[in-house]
Amino acid sequence: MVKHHQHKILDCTIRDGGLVNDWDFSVEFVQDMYRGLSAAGVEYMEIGYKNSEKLLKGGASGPWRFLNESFLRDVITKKTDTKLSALVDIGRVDEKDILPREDSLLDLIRVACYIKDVDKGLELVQKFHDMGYETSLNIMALSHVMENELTEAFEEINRSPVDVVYVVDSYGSMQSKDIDYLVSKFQRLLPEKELGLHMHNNMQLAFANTLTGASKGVTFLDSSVYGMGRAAGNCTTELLLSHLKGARYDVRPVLGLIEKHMITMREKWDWGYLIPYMIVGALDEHPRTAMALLDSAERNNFTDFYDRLTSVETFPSASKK
Ligand SMILES: C[C@H](O)CC(=O)C(=O)O
Repeated sequence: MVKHHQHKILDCTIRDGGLVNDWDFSVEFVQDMYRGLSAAGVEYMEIGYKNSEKLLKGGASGPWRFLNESFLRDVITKKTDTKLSALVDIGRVDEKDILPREDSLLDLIRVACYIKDVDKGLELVQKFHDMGYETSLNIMALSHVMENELTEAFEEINRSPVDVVYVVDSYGSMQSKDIDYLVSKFQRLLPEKELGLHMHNNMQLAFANTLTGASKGVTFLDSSVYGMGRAAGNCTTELLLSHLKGARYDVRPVLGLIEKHMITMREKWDWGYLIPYMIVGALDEHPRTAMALLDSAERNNFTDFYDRLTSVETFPSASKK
């Protein structure tokens, strides 16, 4: 039985969903999202990435990829009890773009990194902490991390001021027993830190895995509305709101958001349970090959895709996202 009172839902539709549509969200949609999540009682909304346009090559992206404070103030004219967060990547953020918290609409800055870059991630955490922000460290691709790498990282994390440390299933390959094991390990070795979970839904397990962590006392639960997130997407916000209901949460405003905006979005953009994403999840691989397949004329050639991924030959094209 999940205890309800201690959880915080962090909705990352705009940030993770932006990886599906190059952050092509209208201002009206993002405003409705903030109003809807606030009415639903969601504690945090991740409104995008705060990476630097100068440091990132690539095509045109919507403004939610390179959040700018003055633009943000035009969008969010009235702050509610729902706090705002932004994600930054190592090497892609210009610290000069970050204002002190008292001058910002953001409350939480989350730093995403791979295990080899935990030291660099923690340097950023220290800076954002000193500027007054709540902070998290999101260690990506944990299913590929070795025990000894984690143990070394924990020593550094314990010395840092980071508030929340995330278990991130970037490849959507984890099962409940993996979450059970990792959460116990994080709790044992990071006793002073709050924990978070960010799950992907390749194996249709994102919700179940999130509940496994929640039942063990993980506080921060990531989700996205209608599951909109990279590739197979995330644990859905509407399921969490329904399951963790009680006085605080109301799923109805989120159903309204889906009805008004997201049925047509789902017809336009691919995310969620699609067979190529299931295959890469089952094989514990990055979704980039499945994303490339779905962008091609061979999008439904599942057996050929599976054969190529499981043969000794290397899979050819891979667009990085
Ligand atoms: C830091 C985020 O949790 C990154 C992400 O979405 C991932 O799956 O990795």
